[in-house]
Amino acid sequence: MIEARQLHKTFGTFTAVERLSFRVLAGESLMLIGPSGCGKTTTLKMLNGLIAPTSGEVWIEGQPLHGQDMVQLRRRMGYVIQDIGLFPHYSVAENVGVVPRLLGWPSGKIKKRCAMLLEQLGLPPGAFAQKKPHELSGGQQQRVGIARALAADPPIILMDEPFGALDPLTRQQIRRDFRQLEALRQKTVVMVTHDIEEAFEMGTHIAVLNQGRMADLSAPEQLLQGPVSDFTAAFLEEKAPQLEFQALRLEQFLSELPRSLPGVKPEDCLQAPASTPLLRALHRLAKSGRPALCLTAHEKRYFATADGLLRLFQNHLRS
Ligand SMILES: Nc1ncnc2c1ncn2[C@@H]1O[C@H](COP(=O)(O)OP(=O)(O)OP(=O)(O)O)[C@@H](O)[C@H]1O
Repeated sequence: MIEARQLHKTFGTFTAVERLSFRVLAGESLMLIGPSGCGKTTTLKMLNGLIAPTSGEVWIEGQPLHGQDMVQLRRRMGYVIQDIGLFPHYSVAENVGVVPRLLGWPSGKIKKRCAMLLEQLGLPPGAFAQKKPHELSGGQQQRVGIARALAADPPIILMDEPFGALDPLTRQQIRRDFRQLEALRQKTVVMVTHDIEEAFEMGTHIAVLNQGRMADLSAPEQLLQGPVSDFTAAFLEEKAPQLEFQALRLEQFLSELPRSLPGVKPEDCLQAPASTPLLRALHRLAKSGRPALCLTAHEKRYFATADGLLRLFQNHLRS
């Protein structure tokens, strides 16, 4: 879907991006991470033609980006940036409809698409469609920005710190809504983020940039398990244990969980899906005051006490 071939960008004598090559296949989400100034935004802007590479090429859906008509390109790529850039005098609906209008969609179709996206993003159109951006909270404005990027149903979404301006709670909530968004399924995403946790939560692949060069590019689990460059190891070091724990899910440990517990009835337990992360399961169980949690997988019932979950962590660490 997207291919960067030896992308290179210099500003004067300074090299911001150095011979970067990568591919993003349809439906994948590539997260660009790395220290400030390593070339993430410059790379993203080269993917949508906002910055012309000094050398190298970008190919989109099998065609070179260079020389393509920008309106055609906008049809295929949605772009979300941190400071959103909503038009202040336009209503929410008008802001969301910008690209479809540019593409000449009939007004009835624009209205329908806009209402559907606002609804999915938790902004009921009856209450929000006619509001102006200044009447919205930061998180609501961000959602409108996302709706706008998705409006023309582009196969590719590029995002630069899309949740960067939000407080941690709102950020987490939007992220969760975002991942569950029906309109986003099947999209190919490239996203710049400072937040390593966010990258691991949202990415099918993670590219670590160091001074304009690719330090590593692989799936999140592989980055944690290594081998990786010394730079990536140092960059992830502080967060690695936490990321690793967050990646562990109950379903990975079914063979180690008891099928029954003496004196504990399933109805007294906290119910949890097998996909629950181990860390969250432990947290929820401790807060619930219940004796154990109970889950069903492959039509079998399993139990886990807080002690049992802790033991799973310990065993995992030892192994
Ligand atoms: N128009 C420009 N002219 C000169 N230098 C630039 C220009 N744009 C970016 N740079 C430089 O290129 C380097 C990469 O910038 P870029 O914005 O891509 O970094 P980044 O990884 O996105 O950083 P951050 O995480 O801080 O946003 C930086 O050193 C920056 O100062």
